[in-house]
Amino acid sequence: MATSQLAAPPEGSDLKPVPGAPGFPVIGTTFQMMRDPFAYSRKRRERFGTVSWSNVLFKPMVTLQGPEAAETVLVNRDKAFANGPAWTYFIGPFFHRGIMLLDFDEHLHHRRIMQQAFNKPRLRSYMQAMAPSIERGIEGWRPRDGFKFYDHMKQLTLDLAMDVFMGVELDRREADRINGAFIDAVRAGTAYVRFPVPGLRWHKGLRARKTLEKFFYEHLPAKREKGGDDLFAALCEAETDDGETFTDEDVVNHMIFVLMAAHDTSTTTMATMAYYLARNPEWQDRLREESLALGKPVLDFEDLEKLTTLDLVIKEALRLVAPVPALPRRTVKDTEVLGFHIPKDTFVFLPTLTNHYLEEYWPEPERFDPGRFAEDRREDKVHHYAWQPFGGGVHKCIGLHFAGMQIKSVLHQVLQRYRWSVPEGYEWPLDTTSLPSPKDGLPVRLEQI
Ligand code: HEM
Repeated sequence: MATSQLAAPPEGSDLKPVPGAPGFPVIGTTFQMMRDPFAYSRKRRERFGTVSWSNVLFKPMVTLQGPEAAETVLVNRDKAFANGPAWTYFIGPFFHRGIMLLDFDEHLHHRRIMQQAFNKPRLRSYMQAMAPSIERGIEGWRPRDGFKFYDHMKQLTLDLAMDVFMGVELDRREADRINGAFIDAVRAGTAYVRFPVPGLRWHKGLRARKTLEKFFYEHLPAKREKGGDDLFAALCEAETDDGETFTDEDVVNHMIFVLMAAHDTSTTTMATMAYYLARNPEWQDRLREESLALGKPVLDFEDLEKLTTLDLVIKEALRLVAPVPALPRRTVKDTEVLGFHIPKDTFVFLPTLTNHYLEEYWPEPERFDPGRFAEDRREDKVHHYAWQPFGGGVHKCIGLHFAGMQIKSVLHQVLQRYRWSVPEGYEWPLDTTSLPSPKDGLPVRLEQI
């Protein structure tokens, strides 16, 4: 297919037009991109360079590969890139008015309030609340061949979310109902059929949103009245020094969004760690020794900095499988990236997943090598935006410390109780049509220690 330009640069400017090709009629390059994002990115780079366009999910979209473009977009110096009109296209009906979908002054207002729910004292109490739930959750695991690690991690993070975020105990049926609603809401974002047809993803997503709203509105009055140590109470109580607070509607919208933001991302990270630790038992042993050397079955807030090898493995897992594989934005004015003209109202996206495999920045990118983050190597320092699993700029993940805390707390306990392995040569079938997850649930041989 011939190369075509996205739009002609303004006359007299020395900007270049974005090169690309629309792809197949109607669907563009959507399938290629979702099926194998790695091959797709490589091919586009070889053919067009780091900035190119094609039709994805029925819209022309510009792919901006590499850390330099990521820096321009995320720093967003001239406020040309907006989150709301981009994310809304994918997940708007399901995560309506979540903080990530707000922009500029309004976003700042909400972010300042939300920050109160993620300060140190709050994090400390979330961590305390988490420990017994983790213990309960993993105690119930039954060692066997074919133990589906991903599925169990998903269940565990949801149960933790219910305890730590909601501060309510749900029976299994209710917890499963809410879990199901989250899964449907998340999957709806990348539906090919983007209008409600009963039985298909979009329709299920809309139904899920209603279920979640009803659930949170029902629990809200008690939460406002009684308070608590959970995130739900923290959002109800959050107040800035200037007296800004959230309305009931804000609390519900943010709860739905934050639960989603926290749930699949942490699950994917822990599953990625489990996968690579199963294939690299020497690293699994090192982590187990580190945890045992601490001499505590359960991690305290003060211990977080002490598990330095675990830190390296978390970072490498986040590099190998970025749980948020791409960050979309939409331009609200004409702008430029790396000398290319991007007109107003254009979708752009930063492919974090594949950026983390760029050979110019990451030697042997396919290799699991946590040591690349060690002080004497620090390969991530090659560019400030080379390693960006949590994004950057004003929308940078507000839950990144929470995530580290949760992942460390879980792995610390799991490592001391269990050993796991996969058959020689096993490679997990990673599904990249939505947030990355293993199609087979990651079956491992789980043994009690
Ligand atoms: C390993 C786990 C996680 C990863 C990889 C991750 C990744 C990200 C990324 C890439 C963004 C930026 C999106 C953008 O710029 O468009 C983001 C935003 C966000 N994350 Fe996380 N996240 C994780 C865990 C969490 C957790 C545990 C929470 C909450 C407890 C959380 C809450 C949020 C929120 C509220 C935002 C929106 C921030 C804003 O727009 O101001 N995330 N996350």
